[in-house]
Amino acid sequence: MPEAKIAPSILAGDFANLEAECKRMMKCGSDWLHIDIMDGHFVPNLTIGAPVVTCIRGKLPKGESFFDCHMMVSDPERWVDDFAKAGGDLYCFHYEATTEHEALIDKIHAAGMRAGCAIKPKTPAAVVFDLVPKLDMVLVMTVEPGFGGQKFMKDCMPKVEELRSKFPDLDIEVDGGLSMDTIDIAADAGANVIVAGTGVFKAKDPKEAIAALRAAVNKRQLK
Ligand SMILES: O=C(CO)[C@@H](O)[C@H](O)COP(=O)(O)O
Ligand SMILES: [Fe+2]
Repeated sequence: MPEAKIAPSILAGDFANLEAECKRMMKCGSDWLHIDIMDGHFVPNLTIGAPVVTCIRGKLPKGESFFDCHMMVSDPERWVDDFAKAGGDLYCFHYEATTEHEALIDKIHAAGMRAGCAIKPKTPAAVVFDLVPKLDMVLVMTVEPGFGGQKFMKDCMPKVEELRSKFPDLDIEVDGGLSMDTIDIAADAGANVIVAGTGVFKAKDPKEAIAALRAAVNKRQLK
C-alpha cells in the first residue's frame, strides 16, 4: 500500500482567510491540501473556481504544497486547462460527470496534472477498474458530495477493499466524515489518502489530529 497522505479539506476552513488557513494546515503537517470545487449543478452547492485557486497558489509556491482539486462539476473537461494554469497538482473528476473518461485523463495529463477519478456512494468500484492503469488516484466518496460535515458512510468500505485487493499500489482516497472515530475503518479497508475537513479544522489540536490520522493509516500498513 502506498504511503499515507493526509489532505485537510479547506472547505471547513475560514474562506475569508484562505492563505492563512492553507499555511496553517501545512504547518500542522498536512501532506496535501484538498480543494473542493462545486458548480451548483453537479452538486447542490457552490464554492470556488480557478481564480481563487490562482490566488492561493500565489501565496503557496508550487512544489511546497500539493493542491488536490476535487472537481464536483458537470462537464469536467471544461476546466482542465484553467486549473492547470491556476496551479492545481491533481485534477480529480467525477466518473458520473462524463462519458469520455480516457480522453479526459489524457487531457489532464497533457496539461501537466495528476488525474484522479471519484465515485459517488452509489457508483460501483468496478466502473474504474479499466481506467486504473491510466489513473493516479481513485477517490471513493464516503458521503454524498456537496457538503462538509456529513456522516461517514461505512457501507462504502467494501469498494475500498475491492480496489485495494486488485490494486495494491494505487492511491485510494476517502472523503467525507473522516475523523478519529472513523479512520480505523477506512484504513483497515485500505485507504491511504485521507481527506478530513471537520475532523481536522474543528479538532482541538489540528496538528495532533493530522498526526493521529497518519498513524492510523501507517499502523494498518504494518499489519
Ligand atoms: O467533497 C467533500 C464534500 O462534498 C468533502 O471534501 C468535504 O468537504 C469533507 O468534509 P468533512 O466531511 O471532512 O467535514
Ligand atoms: Fe472533497
